[in-house]
Amino acid sequence: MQVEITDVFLRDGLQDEPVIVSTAHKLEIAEALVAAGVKRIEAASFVNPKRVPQMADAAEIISSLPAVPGVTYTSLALNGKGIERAVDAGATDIQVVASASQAHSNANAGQAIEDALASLGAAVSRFPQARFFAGISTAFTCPFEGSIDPGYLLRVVRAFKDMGITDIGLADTLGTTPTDQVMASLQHVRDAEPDLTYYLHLHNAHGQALGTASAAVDSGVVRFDAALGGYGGCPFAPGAHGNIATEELVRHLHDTGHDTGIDEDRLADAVRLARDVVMHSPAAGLLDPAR
Ligand SMILES: CC(C)(COP(=O)([O-])OP(=O)([O-])OC[C@H]1O[C@@H](n2cnc3c(N)ncnc32)[C@H](O)[C@@H]1OP(=O)([O-])[O-])[C@@H](O)C(=O)NCCC(=O)NCCSC(=O)C[C@@](C)(O)CC(=O)[O-]
Repeated sequence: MQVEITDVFLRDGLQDEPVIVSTAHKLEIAEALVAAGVKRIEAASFVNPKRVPQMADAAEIISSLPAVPGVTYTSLALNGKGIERAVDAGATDIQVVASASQAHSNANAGQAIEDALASLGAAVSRFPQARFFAGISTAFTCPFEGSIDPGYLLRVVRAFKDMGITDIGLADTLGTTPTDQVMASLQHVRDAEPDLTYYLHLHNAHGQALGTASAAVDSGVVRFDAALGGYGGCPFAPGAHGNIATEELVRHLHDTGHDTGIDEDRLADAVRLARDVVMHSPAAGLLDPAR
């Protein structure tokens, strides 16, 4: 089966590292990903730079990325202002994100789920020229509320559907949700909204993300987020662990007979570059827990 991977190192991978990676280094990593055959790259998020200084250069990144046929660069936004900034910078593919848990929405987006969705919905309708897709944080487990009722998840799925969005990513923000629970919640929303396309964004606290990805592929999921080197984590979800590593997911998919279009050797070059850049970038001074 052909499986598509969105590498999210430049966004999710860097947002929780205590370093500021230069715009030039980010662009170099994007180039290395393209050279490896990665076709979707989440390059930046348009959030409040006072809260996430690692993403302060989002507009510069999006406007500087080289156009490559067949390659899509995606951006992330959590509110209407984020969408506006992304569109102004020239973003064409924007992931809008909301949480399935109220406590995580308050911590992450600074507002209740309903308010975050209203802000996103109003902006989505203003920019028909952009392609929107949606991510749902804490889709299965929340650091503050524990297990998420699939009914709550479905409400957020439907709110995005009402905005006209048909691609929905379900995120295991902490990376602790057992495979069976991920699959049960996925099935719940699929049964209720079978015409939407679902993808998974897996973190990997317990080493079970590859098993979950396998079960999901077997059930027909053909798109995953992953990050070079397994970096990543939401700074506003205490305990969030790194993403499933792109190189491990690609190897696993190839070993199990699937195709990703990604060259493992060239990908290893990108992983080395990412590690090097994280290790040698200046400290961000982000140790203030109140941010
Ligand atoms: C959501 C916001 C932006 C709301 O932002 P806010 O600060 O809560 O909003 P506000 O309306 O109270 O405004 C306060 C100030 O922020 C400004 N502001 C307001 N919005 C923006 C914006 N978009 N871009 C730039 N500036 C903005 C606004 O203009 C104002 O500026 P001031 O008047 O003080 O000078 C904020 O709370 C924030 O930046 N949160 C950080 C969230 C974040 O980046 N989380 C990590 C990404 S999501 C994630 O990792 C999960 C995911 C996707 O990977 C899946 C998973 O694993 O769960």
